Amino acid sequence: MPPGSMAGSGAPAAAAEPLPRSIFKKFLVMLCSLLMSLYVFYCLAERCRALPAPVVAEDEEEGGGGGGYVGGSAALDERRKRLLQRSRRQQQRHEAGGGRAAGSGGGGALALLLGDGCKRLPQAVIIGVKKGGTRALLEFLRVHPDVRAVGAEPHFFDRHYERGLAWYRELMPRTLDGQITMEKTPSYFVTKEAPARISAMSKGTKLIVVVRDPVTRAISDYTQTLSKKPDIPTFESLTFKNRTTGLIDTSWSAIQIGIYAKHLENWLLYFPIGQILFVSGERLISDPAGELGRVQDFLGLKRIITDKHFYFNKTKGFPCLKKAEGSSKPHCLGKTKGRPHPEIDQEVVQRLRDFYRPFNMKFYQMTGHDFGWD
Ligand SMILES: Nc1ncnc2c1ncn2[C@@H]1O[C@H](COP(=O)(O)OS(=O)(=O)O)[C@@H](OP(=O)(O)O)[C@H]1O
Repeated sequence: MPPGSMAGSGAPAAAAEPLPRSIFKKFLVMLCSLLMSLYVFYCLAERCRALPAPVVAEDEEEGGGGGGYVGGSAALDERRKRLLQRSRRQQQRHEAGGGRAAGSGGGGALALLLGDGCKRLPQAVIIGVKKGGTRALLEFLRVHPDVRAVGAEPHFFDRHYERGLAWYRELMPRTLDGQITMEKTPSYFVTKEAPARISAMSKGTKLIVVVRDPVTRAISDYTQTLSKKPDIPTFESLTFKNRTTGLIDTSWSAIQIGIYAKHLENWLLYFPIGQILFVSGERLISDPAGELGRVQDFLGLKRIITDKHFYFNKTKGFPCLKKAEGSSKPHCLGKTKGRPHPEIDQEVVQRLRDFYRPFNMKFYQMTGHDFGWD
């Protein structure tokens, strides 16, 4: 019995009284903080809650490879499941001390509490070029745990701008803190209004352009149109305004898109050149891991996608993924990617090479990169 205690003074009940009261106080404090935390989580979740209604986005062809975004509840559940699985994997990696805390950085538990992250406007956009290899780049990038991308092409900055940013954001996949939201729409590169519009969304948006020899690109473009409309005139006849004079028809979009220097000038009015990464479409085929290394650096991502992720599929004649995002199976792009081109008259090909040469030179100069097309 400690000296000075009240024992024997006829007040034992009073001595015992403060104990339950302090427990009660502690309980009250704990309850309050629990309620406060729940409120904070609720607010955060509310912040991410879906904005106006949605949406079926478009893609280049045949579903585009990579799951077009269709806002059904089954699809949503599937995405949630995948995101949470990924979040748990990231958490495990983080706990094992393996490199940078991927995206959620110890946020797996938070992600679980929050449901599944937020829909955010893209921080990086693949803006072009049509038939450059944009689908391959996006599919490869999606392997990275810190990249989440819309499967379909949203065409927001060219066709659907009047629908507003809330509509656009609703198309995006949910991301955890630290993950990058991306989309690809190759027609942005040649859309006059696109640079101002993307800059208005965020001046800091990182832009990626996959470029390919403009002559091969034009033939690839023509091959795509031919597959949909087999009755169109020959490539040779569409190339020229006047075959005898050899005057090239620059109003034909297949030709027009390849004048990269001209389109780039438009972008440089709104973005510094350092904010645009130029990916070689040719190297994306011959050395996908090398190009992906550059892209990951540009996006500030850890170099997770390496040689180990690719194999060369002899039947397809292209590099394919050993494991696609969210799957354990090998994955090549669909049959509309990497299809055979029709034979084109070599004289016409040479005439086109001569036509593009000065524009290519200008483009090399502007980007500080010789793509080796000439
Ligand atoms: N790994 C891999 N697999 C298949 N195809 C590949 C790959 N890497 C790049 N490419 C080239 O991508 C070309 C299609 O480019 P895009 O995806 O930008 O086309 S589109 O604008 O979205 O329609 C496509 O053009 P074509 O060969 O003319 O079909 C391919 O050459």
